[in-house]
Amino acid sequence: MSLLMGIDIGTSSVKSMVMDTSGKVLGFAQLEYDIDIPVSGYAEQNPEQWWDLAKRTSAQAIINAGIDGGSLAGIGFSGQMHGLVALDKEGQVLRPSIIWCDQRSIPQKAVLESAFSTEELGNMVQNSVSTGFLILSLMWMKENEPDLYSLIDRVMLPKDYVRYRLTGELGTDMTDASGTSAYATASLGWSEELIQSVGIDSKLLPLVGKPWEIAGYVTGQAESESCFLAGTPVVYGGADQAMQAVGNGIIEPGDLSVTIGTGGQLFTTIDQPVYDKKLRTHTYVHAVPSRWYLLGATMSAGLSLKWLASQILKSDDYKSLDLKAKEVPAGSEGLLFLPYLTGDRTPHMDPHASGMFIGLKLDHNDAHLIRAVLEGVCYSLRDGVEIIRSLGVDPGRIIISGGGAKSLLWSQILADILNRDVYVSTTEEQACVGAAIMAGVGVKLYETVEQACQTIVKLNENPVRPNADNRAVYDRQYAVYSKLYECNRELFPMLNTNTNEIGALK
Ligand SMILES: Nc1ncnc2c1ncn2[C@@H]1O[C@H](COP(=O)(O)OP(=O)(O)O)[C@@H](O)[C@H]1O
Ligand SMILES: O=C(CO)[C@@H](O)[C@H](O)COP(=O)(O)O
Repeated sequence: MSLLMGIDIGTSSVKSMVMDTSGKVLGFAQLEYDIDIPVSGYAEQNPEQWWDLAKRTSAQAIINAGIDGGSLAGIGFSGQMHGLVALDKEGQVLRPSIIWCDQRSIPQKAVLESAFSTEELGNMVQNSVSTGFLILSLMWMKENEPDLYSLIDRVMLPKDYVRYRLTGELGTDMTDASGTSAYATASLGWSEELIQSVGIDSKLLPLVGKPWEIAGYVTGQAESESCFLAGTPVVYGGADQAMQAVGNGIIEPGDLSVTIGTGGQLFTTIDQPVYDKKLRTHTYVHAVPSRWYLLGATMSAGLSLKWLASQILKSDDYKSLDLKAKEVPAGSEGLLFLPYLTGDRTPHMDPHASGMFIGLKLDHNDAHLIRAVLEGVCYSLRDGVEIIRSLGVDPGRIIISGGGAKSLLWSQILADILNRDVYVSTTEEQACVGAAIMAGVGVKLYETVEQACQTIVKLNENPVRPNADNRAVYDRQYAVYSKLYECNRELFPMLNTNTNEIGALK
């Protein structure tokens, strides 16, 4: 049978999906995990746990599909972006992965930003340098863990490690390479200039393949540990944002994908590597030839709700949180939330920024807090939409996905705050679908990514429409929200206890 497997190494969970070439999902499994925070401001995960959960979820997806590993024509990956996995020359992991929402590399960000102006960074890599991005985490290791750093043979991104365990082949792909801040996104190559300027040996960086290219084949060793058959082709796969977009059919300029996962992202395809000259959004390589994408990144989207639910309300029942939030009118009766729990990327690119509730009153209760979090995330996404528009890109349809899209209320709030129709794909778990499509193109079950998307992706043609009654209140609240960062910018670093010690105020 010509079946495909897509595996997504997310920040909150690993998901595996078995799909046929028409896009029908035959089996799916998901296992969750947490972010380790050994020191405030740090964010780490254990690559061995990704591998373990990839094996377990893929085995379960195969059982759910009622097939065996031999039915798989190919395997593809999607993965959380930006993080650092460092291996020694025996292929052993040297330390836990420093993932995308880690803020320890504030001093290294400052070093790079004093070496290069915004304009120079734009010319070299078309992007800002952000904490939690591979090159800064590597600089941090060099400075703070020199013994471990000296043992590094190769670095890679999170999903690449799981693919390495499956195939024994080292490498990354161009969609993920472009999210390291060390890759010249426009000209498609590692930026020797940037890498050498910070004293990193460019031999540590991996070879870069195309997302749909076969990177290797399942090894005998991997077969003995997993449900896969030795010899099954494995493609490089890509960054979760690119895979999610493919799964949503967003491969040509026009539509805007909004993901509310752990992070929140705006994604729109471009056919030239244009970038915001202030570097408030990212310009990365898409998983389609000669295409790039603009990305607006909210660091804590689903993560803000997860934080409120687990740390404050002691609940993990998102449905009942939704019901509660519905008790409160649009605008949360004056309560605003700034979702900068792990700093901010779009629009402020400031790792010192932190979260806030503002406007608290005696009559506010847990329902107000929940609704304010849902709204705050959407105001942050609106910030990104405004920048994308300012670059002359006028988004067509808006398509929502990610865990947050399971909440109709959250989709409605997004439609209201953007004042736009919001479409939902009829497919769920689009990042897995995108990864499976890459595998299908790699093993020639599809001619192109475009052909696969035409076959598979269908949108629900009944969008969530903005509620005109909420427009005025959301515009008013957004006007206040937009001022909160600037009014508090200088105060944030004084409150960050750990980033204070390791950061710019040191
Ligand atoms: N039913 C739901 N209602 C609202 N939000 C949800 C729901 N289910 C999940 N979420 C949100 O989605 C987030 C996980 O999104 P997901 O896209 O699965 O994560 P990942 O970042 O691992 O890809 C959770 O942190 C949570 O905030
Ligand atoms: O930081 C970004 C994009 O720039 C995120 O896309 C991460 O890659 C994590 O994504 P999720 O796990 O939230 O889907």
